[in-house]
Amino acid sequence: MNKKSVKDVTVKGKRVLVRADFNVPLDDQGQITDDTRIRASLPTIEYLVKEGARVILASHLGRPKGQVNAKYSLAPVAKRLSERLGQNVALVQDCIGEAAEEAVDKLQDGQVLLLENVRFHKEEEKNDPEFAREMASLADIFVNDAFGTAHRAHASTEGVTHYIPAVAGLLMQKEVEFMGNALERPERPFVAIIGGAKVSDKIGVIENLLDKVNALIIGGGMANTFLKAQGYKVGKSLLEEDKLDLAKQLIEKAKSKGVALELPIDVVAAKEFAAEASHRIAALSDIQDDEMALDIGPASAERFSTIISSAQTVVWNGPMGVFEMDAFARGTERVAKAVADCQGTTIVGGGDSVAAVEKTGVAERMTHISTGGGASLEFLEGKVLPGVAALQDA
Ligand SMILES: Nc1ncnc2c1ncn2[C@@H]1O[C@H](COP(=O)(O)OP(=O)(O)O)[C@@H](O)[C@H]1O
Ligand SMILES: O=C(OP(=O)(O)O)[C@H](O)COP(=O)(O)O
Repeated sequence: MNKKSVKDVTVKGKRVLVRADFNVPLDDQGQITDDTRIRASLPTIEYLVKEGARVILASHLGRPKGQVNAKYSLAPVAKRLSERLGQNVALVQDCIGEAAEEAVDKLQDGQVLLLENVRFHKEEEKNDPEFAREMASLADIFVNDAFGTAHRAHASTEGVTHYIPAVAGLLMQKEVEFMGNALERPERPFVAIIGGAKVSDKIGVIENLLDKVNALIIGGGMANTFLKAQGYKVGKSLLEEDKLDLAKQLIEKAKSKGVALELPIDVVAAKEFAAEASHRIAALSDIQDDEMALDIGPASAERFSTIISSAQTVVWNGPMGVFEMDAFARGTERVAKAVADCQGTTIVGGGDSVAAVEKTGVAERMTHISTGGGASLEFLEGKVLPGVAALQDA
């Protein structure tokens, strides 16, 4: 990574503002249902504690739209952090102002506190300079470890970097290095697997990847638009009519670049979009007008698995079917297992793909699972992430 990291600066006795992404899912009772993002932030926090820094954590949670709202309090996160770190992490009622200043003044070397949700202020998402300056004034150094929010130019991700030295945290560094190396210096064959619902969501990703990969596997709902573009009938399947020409162009671009564009060769078809819907395996030429393709078929899953098994680098974003329903989860599961079995570097990004990998029980066997959905997508599109760009160059 061409940015300074937390290990490149002296932090002992310093007040260090760490922007983490503690935007974790909560249930109706306010209980954390998945603390992956909290666990992923521990290496940076533990490093700072060990080095004797005074650690001030900041994050958003949900989208409270600039209003204080108890539903989006970081209190459950403070509790979970205290348990995971084995030391008390006090929650400060506001991320700027007197309460925050007093709490920071009392902070001893090696202690950690958490500021309340930065999105309780509307200035956060507006990247308001005065608000950013106030937050930055709490600290001597800024560490951005919030990869999941690095695609947002907000006050706590970008604004604060204008006032105090800003470096990358260890999670940020790991995310950017894994994905950056995969895209810029991949071991080959380099295979990308793109799935999910809509072509329109991932056009940028497909276009960027076509310049880099040896094979591009397309599954999920978005494959239908490509199949239709090739002349197949896709019945009632999810389809983006207005993207048919684009799909044709992408197929041509793949050809001219010598990239193997792999589409499903069979599907699991049903008449209803429902968990209990009766379903059957259908050849591409046999999808009926009243049917919809809700998963890739077994022959596709095997073909995709064979391609994945010979890869040295795999990047995966988006499920192969409606994996939330068991009847249409087989294709995604088979691909997840193939990626897990692959001997090369394997990287999974995107909320639903990560959920699918967890559900299949193979998460531990991936080289890297990104903590960022939108952020990893923008990274794959080749966009510059403002939260990264703003950090000091190495
Ligand atoms: N054939 C299909 N028809 C309709 N929806 C699909 C199909 N295949 C996958 N999906 C849906 O796509 C959604 C995930 O897409 P997306 O948000 O792009 O993935 P990710 O979060 O991994 O980036 C899932 O909810 C899944 O049910
Ligand atoms: O969860 C997040 O995004 P993600 O679901 O795309 O990974 C980040 O915390 C960013 O949140 P936001 O999309 O409300 O800015």
